[in-house]
Amino acid sequence: MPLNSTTLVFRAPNILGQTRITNPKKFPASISVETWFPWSMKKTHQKRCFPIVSQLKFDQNYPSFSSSVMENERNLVLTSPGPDKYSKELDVAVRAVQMACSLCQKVQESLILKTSSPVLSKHDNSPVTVADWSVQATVSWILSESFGCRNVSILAEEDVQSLSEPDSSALLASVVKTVNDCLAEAPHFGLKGPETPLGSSDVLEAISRCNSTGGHIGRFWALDPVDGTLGFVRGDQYAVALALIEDGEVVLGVLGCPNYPMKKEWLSYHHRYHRIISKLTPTTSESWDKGCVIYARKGRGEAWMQPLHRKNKPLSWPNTAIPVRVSSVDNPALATFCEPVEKSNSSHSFTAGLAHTVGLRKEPLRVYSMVKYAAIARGDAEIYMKFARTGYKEKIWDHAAGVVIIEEAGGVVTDAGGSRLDFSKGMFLEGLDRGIIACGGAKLHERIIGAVDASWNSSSL
Ligand SMILES: Nc1ncnc2c1ncn2[C@@H]1O[C@H](COP(=O)(O)O)[C@@H](OP(=O)(O)O)[C@H]1O
Repeated sequence: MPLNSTTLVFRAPNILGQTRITNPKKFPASISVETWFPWSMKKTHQKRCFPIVSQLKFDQNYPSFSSSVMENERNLVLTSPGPDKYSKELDVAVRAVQMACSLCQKVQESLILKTSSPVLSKHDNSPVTVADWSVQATVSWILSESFGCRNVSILAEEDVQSLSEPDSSALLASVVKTVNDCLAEAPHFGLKGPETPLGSSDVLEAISRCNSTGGHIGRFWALDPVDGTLGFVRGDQYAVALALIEDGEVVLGVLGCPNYPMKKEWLSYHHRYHRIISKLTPTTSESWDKGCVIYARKGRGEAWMQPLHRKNKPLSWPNTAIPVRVSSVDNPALATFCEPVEKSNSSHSFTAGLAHTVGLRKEPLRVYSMVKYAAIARGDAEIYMKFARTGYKEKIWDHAAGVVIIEEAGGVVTDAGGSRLDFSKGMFLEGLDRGIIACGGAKLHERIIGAVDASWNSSSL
């Protein structure tokens, strides 16, 4: 269907309800969108005008992008409304996450080739690598430089304890080198790097500065430098997650997914297959063949995706971004649900029972890390379920960025009791009812929430 003023088709599926164009004739170069949020069970009319970019322009900008996400959504591409609140924060956060992804790719490659970077164990036996500390130091340094040390408060996963021990000098040296190598690339990402390389004490300080305790008042960043470290060390999926939380609400989220494949079907392929394919098809500048950064600001009703930045040209912002939307599939038989790879992180038997009750027919898509949130936001899967063992306390940095991105892409995220996740109580998601459920649409979400109690009573979780 050609795109002109009389045949406009706006296909923004499911922004937590219905979206429709009002008065298309009134705005020849833009459209007004009215959205009903069933969320609050009342009609909240959000009227926004979006300038329209033609299909032709999109194709010129992204000739190599053929993800199914966009194949269904390419009738109309919306550009972001002008700058507003949190635009500087978003700009810096996306650039910082792009840099972090580049850092992680190098460390992951060295892990796979076994050229360096040992995998260590934390006190809870979870793995940690040079990448975790290096990303935390890099992002902390960039945020502090961009907004001023005193204005930046960060709550992040890693501490400096094991790095500061007397026998950790080689590890610390490796982190310092990785951070400096990364910061030396800052100008390629449109950021200023340090005038002289950071010393060990600067790096340790940048990591330990991330000691915010969060809470319901004021503003802080939540950072998971490498989410899904197990996937990372296995050469598989992982994510860099950065969110800004203000007065207990997530106002901005950025998710870097360096191994997210171009075709959604490839998400379920073994990571060794991806490596063979990427060797056969060398990456070109800013191609979309693998890896993306997805981001959203609260209340905008839109989420965006950029390809991973390659260093041979400066990061152009925000022109390389395209919008992402959740899937419009609401038939359980056609829906794909994702869950953690590790049974110890989420009960596969419980989700299997739930899936059966709800009528989900497809095999679960097991993916490491917050890439699962990205998959829902991109419309590559419809449902994400996580049911951790009783007693496990979910950390806010494992969810904040993903939640705001899914919500703004038109989806819904709650705990298993149907309540919104509470990011205002410190580092943990306090009061979480059993598990986490994220869906592309409200209808699927309601069905799953409705089935949880029955499944719960008949399970031994
Ligand atoms: N026993 C457990 N139950 C549930 N989640 C756990 C867990 N142990 C660790 N996790 C969290 O699950 C994340 C990995 O997610 P997934 O299982 O979806 O790949 C880990 O992130 P890190 O790797 O950043 O520590 C960690 O935060």
